[in-house]
Amino acid sequence: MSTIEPLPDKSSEASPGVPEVPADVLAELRSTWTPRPAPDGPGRAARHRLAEAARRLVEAVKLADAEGDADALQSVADDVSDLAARIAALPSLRDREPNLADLQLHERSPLVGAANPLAPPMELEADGPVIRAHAVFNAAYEGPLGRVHGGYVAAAFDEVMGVAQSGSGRLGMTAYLTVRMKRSTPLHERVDYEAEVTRVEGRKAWVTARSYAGGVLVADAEGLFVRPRALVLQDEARAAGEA
Ligand SMILES: CCCCCCCCCCCC(=O)SCCNC(=O)CCNC(=O)[C@H](O)C(C)(C)COP(=O)(O)OP(=O)(O)OC[C@H]1O[C@@H](n2cnc3c(N)ncnc32)[C@H](O)[C@@H]1OP(=O)(O)O
Repeated sequence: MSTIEPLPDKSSEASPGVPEVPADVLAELRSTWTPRPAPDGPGRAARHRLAEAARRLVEAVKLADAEGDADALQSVADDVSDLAARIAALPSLRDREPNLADLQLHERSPLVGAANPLAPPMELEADGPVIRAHAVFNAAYEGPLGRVHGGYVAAAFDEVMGVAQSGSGRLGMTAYLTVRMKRSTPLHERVDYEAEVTRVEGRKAWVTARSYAGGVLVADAEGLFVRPRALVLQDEARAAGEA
């Protein structure tokens, strides 16, 4: 059972300087991240299972003891090498155009992607203008002993804040991201995140976020997301066509 205290509910608080974005627009902008759909067929379900097995493999390799049985390590290295070759010989996404389901971030992202073994994976949830997320980082993410590497601390914020920028009514790219690591982020226990847009000016959206472990604030972040000029021109052309 989780010992995490519920995070404060801010979903009904309007922030000054942030436009009201209709719920259907928010849902559309967030659909590449959340909600995570059920696999659309047995192939995708098998791919998710493979990714989960690969996560366990990576953690087991990280923890394998160099002072243990060297012959056993050489033997499993041969097996894993054969396995990698078997997987590479299967039909590959390099060989066809990806479809919409392949392209979704909840499928392919290195933070939330069910099919990406690099992803813990984080779980995301939309709560009005606030994005909430949680993740458990295994031993593969270790930086300081027993603690999450700072680069992964920042990467997790980038993902959660990348979704939260939808609160501006459109999506952009991370222009800057500042993370204050107040305490180290623990491995092997649930870390909770919340993120929201605080200000919007034209194609720029400022987003803040916080992370908690055991209900205690461990880090917070501020970032600027900018919709690229080329996409703004496309938006304007589409809007002119619809007018
Ligand atoms: C898109 C769909 C995704 C949809 C999918 C989204 C996936 C999100 C995943 C998580 C997010 C990521 O990891 S995104 C990947 C990591 N980020 C990146 O690779 C971004 C690399 N940088 C860029 O591509 C570019 O620099 C942009 C897009 C950020 C801005 O380029 P631009 O469109 O030419 O805009 P530009 O004219 O330079 O600047 C516009 C305004 O923003 C300000 N500005 C620009 N950069 C900065 C900055 N670092 N710090 C302060 N301010 C800045 C300028 O001063 C200017 O203000 P003013 O003079 O108008 O006042």
